[in-house]
Amino acid sequence: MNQDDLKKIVGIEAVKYIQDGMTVGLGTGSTVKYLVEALGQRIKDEHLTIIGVPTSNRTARRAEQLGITVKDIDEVDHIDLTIDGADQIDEHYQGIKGGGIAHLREKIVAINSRKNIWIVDESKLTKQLGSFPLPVEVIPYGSQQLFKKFKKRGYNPKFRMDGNRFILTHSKNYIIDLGLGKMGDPHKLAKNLKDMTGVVEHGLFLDLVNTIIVGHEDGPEIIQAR
Ligand SMILES: O=C[C@H](O)[C@H](O)[C@H](O)COP(=O)(O)O
Repeated sequence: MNQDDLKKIVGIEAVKYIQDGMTVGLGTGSTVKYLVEALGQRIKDEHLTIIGVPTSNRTARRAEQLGITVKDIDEVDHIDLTIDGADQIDEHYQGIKGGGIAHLREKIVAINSRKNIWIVDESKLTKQLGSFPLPVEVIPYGSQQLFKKFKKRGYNPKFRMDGNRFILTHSKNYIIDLGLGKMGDPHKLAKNLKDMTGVVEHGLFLDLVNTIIVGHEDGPEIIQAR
């Protein structure tokens, strides 16, 4: 089994948590892709009434192609459940997201959801966060100054580039990835980053996830985080 098979296993498992009539936050990425496909299939087979709230244009497009009704977050009254991927999850079930530059919308959808489920293959689990670069979305104006401040603090920053062009997020901001190695206390780092003017949102998702579905060779593992 390869990594993609494990992603498929958890995508298919997670769709079982969706019930008729729900408004569901749909995350972004190569794992969520399988969830969206499985949801499209269930809606077709079981004639379910589901509203999807996508966290990226990519997910919105795919969901619409599969016949899922899609609404913007500000068009719905509430979100029952959000299912999303993650880049890294530590032993306290804190996570890094934003590898696919969608973490700002993902976080807004997550904090407005009654429940959050993460779906990951087993390679995403780690003792301590930090070996995966931490994405930070920043306002373009003054971003070189912010970059220098990150450097001074030893965060080992790197702009996310496509050749010599800055990659732009949905909100037309830049991403600076922090190569932290070992992160220490993620709550402290999250606060430090939030306090810096020009930072829009970082990819630390703390105390947010309720259930984690982990893909292993022998099937999905369900972890109740909180
Ligand atoms: O910005 C992207 C998101 O945070 C994704 O959920 C995360 O990068 C995991 O994506 P994947 O399932 O492709 O590893």
